[in-house]
Amino acid sequence: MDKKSIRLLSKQRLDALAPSLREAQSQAIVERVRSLGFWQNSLTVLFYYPLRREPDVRPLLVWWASLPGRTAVLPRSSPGASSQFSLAAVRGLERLEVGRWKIPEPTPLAPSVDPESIDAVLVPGLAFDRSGMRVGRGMGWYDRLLSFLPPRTVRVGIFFSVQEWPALPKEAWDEPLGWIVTEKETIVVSQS
Ligand SMILES: Nc1nc2c(c(=O)[nH]1)N(C=O)[C@@H](CNc1ccc(C(=O)N[C@@H](CCC(=O)O)C(=O)O)cc1)CN2
Ligand SMILES: Nc1ncnc2c1ncn2[C@@H]1O[C@H](COP(=O)(O)OP(=O)(O)OP(=O)(O)O)[C@@H](O)[C@H]1O
Repeated sequence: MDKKSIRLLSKQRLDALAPSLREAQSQAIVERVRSLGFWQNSLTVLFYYPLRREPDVRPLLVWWASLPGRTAVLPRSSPGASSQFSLAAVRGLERLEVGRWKIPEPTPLAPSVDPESIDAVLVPGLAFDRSGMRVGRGMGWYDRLLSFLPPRTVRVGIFFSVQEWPALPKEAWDEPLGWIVTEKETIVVSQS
């Protein structure tokens, strides 16, 4: 199946989740991610600000930002091309401002963060498979972001289990995930 159909079907499955179920699954995902070992080896973690259909990882961001010596990071869009972005440290969910795509993001005053310093990244998407492949919103935005991070960065895909596909098409630029967390399970794709 082509990526466009995969995106469409995944969105339909997500929209079919009752809000209370989505909320419960989102909380289960958060607790599962929080229990993973990579946090112990991390100082700087890149989060995402959830869109409507994505697991709500905001509690993890707030938790991480509150820990001494740890840095929570969010992407910040640039005024230029839509593919342009920078990374910036945030102290929590306050003082974010709505940027491109109406997603809350760090203000221009938030300190920039070097991609090289990112120890782990939480990655959303529309579909995943067990080999660590994912399909996003078709902008190549996350593939590009992941290509800027060092190989050592732990890449954790965050998905509802209804987003699983048997095998997704793999393209040259696709950046595989090391871990996948759903409300049901934690999948280890590779030890990295
Ligand atoms: N959390 C998150 N941030 C991200 C991405 C993402 O997939 N997830 N992106 C990865 O590419 C980029 C933004 N890409 C986007 C592409 C499409 C829409 C969009 O269609 N928005 C709909 C509402 C969709 C929804 O809430 O589910 C709209 O504006 O109507 C939004 C962002 C950068 N930041
Ligand atoms: N590292 C990259 N640098 C530049 N362009 C890229 C990169 N990765 C992907 N692209 C371009 O982005 C477009 C969309 O790619 P693809 O369909 O794989 O996106 P996606 O996985 O759905 O989205 P995303 O990566 O945002 O989650 C492709 O046409 C591809 O050429």
